[in-house]
Amino acid sequence: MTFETGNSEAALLTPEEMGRADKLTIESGVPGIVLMERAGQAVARAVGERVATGDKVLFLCGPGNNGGDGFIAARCLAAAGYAVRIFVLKDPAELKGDALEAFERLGPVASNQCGKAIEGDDIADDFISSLGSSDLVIDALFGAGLDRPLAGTVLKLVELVNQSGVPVLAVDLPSGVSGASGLILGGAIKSCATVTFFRAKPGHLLLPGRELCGETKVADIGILAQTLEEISPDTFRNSPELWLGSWPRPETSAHKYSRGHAVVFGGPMSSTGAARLSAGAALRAGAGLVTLASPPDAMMVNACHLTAVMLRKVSDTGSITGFLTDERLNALLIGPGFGVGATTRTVVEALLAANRAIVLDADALTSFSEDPDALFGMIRSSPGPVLLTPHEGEFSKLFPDIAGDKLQRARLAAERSGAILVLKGPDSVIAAPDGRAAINRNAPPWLATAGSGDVLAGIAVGLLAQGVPGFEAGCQAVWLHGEAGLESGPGLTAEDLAPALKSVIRGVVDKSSVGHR
Ligand SMILES: NC(=O)C1=CN([C@@H]2O[C@H](COP(=O)(O)OP(=O)(O)OC[C@H]3O[C@@H](n4cnc5c(N)ncnc54)[C@H](OP(=O)(O)O)[C@@H]3O)[C@@H](O)[C@H]2O)[C@@H](O)CC1
Ligand SMILES: Nc1ncnc2c1ncn2[C@@H]1O[C@H](COP(=O)(O)OP(=O)(O)O)[C@@H](O)[C@H]1O
Ligand SMILES: [K+]
Repeated sequence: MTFETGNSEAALLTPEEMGRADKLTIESGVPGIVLMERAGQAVARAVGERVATGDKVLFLCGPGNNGGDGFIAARCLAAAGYAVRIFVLKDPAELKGDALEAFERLGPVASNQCGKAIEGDDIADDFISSLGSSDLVIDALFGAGLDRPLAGTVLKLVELVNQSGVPVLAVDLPSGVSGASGLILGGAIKSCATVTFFRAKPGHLLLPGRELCGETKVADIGILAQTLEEISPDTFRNSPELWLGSWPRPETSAHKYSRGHAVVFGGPMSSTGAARLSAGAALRAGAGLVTLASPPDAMMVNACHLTAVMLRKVSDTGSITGFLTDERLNALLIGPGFGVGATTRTVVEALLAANRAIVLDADALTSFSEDPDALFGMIRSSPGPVLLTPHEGEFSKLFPDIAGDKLQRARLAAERSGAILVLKGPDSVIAAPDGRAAINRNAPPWLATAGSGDVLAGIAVGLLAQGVPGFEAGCQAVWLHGEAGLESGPGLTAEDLAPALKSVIRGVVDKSSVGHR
């Protein structure tokens, strides 16, 4: 089982899993209409935080339960004195179940303030004129039940709302965004805020969906956290709740060797900076010792730039193997600035045979573009955890035939390679071969700068050196990297990240209530 109760807060539910949570709750004795009432009331509260009594709120209600949530919210807001207009997609006579019940609960509001959004194949004139004078639009068209791309007049309706410039609050998901993948099906509403229920969905975190959600709020509608034990979700928001239990806490009696010794393999004289960035980050991430293993020609330049990071000359694969007879060297990183080619492949093979925790990044990945299966075979026979940290370009070279959304691709690649896969980008996904995956959302765009990935790989190897398990090390590294980016702020260069880690790590230590003083 991959789900642990401690992960409950960080769990993300696919629309299908959310449907199961609803069903289990209903079976336990809470009627669906009660859940819908709570959902609709949460939407009404969110509206109340954005516009004032008397303001014009236009509801767009679809044919399913997403529309039902809209009817409930409209009723609450009309009663509170908002100027509510409701536009339905389908004839209310065709509504069913809880959505029909919610419509009936509108009472006189239904006859006085309700109209059709679409007449025949055209958008209704009444809708167009109401839209122009609205203060807020509530998108209750489609949520979890979206099962095909928006098309035809519905798509035109969505485009009209987007072009209107009127702010939109989405119920559950902006209509057109897939909750499972964050992909846009045909077209989608762009909202400034989204209210979802019980737990967020992957589509709230993955691009492009994330950009269309605006500020996402998760409302409690009375579904119990225990429900998750039965559903056993394996997708998570990458946040401390997910991995605080694996945070490396040095014992009071710790010494530098008990905190692990990471080795970063550096490249030739002309490209030494990348490995130094990694090594500095590994040390900052808490490894007790970090050694930069340098080819002979780069010794002088590395020596000129290193202080706390140690330096070791390694001339060839033989001397690397000899160096690794020291069992204390427990986590290795190769790739940043190392160079692409046959030598790299040979060294990677030697490292994977050495039974250590390993991060393979950049050139170590690209060197296997012609024969990725050879790499995956070696990874499978390496007993230590292996992390692969490709950006999209490196990923497509290693896994040219893997298609789908980012979550699916990372999962498939982890399964195929036998490694923990960190598929980088604004919405990095960390996936394990056992099916667990975490989606990261704290990384600011100014992390897209030369050397930033080298720092990430360095943080990861520093955490592995301290004994953090592979999946958690990947998640922690990506999160710390994102926070360090936020902490450094716009204008950062990769050199700023390791120093910024200091206060970020302090925050995590405080959270984990270790209270080292
Ligand atoms: N269950 C509960 O207790 C709770 C559920 N909750 C709420 O329920 C929502 C899920 O409700 P849902 O399952 O009814 O799906 P929903 O998103 O309304 O859409 C389905 C309808 O859309 C249609 N349709 C789909 N795609 C389309 C397209 N491209 N273009 C056009 N039409 C399309 C499809 O029509 P059909 O395929 O029949 O033509 C179907 O009728 C969830 O997001 C949350 O807000 C909350 O109240 C909490 C409690
Ligand atoms: N738009 C973005 N928003 C947030 N983070 C980003 C963005 N683009 C890239 N990153 C992050 O910056 C890092 C860049 O890594 P990489 O592409 O390997 O760069 P380099 O090779 O120059 O070090 C990754 O951690 C990635 O997730
Ligand atoms: K919606």
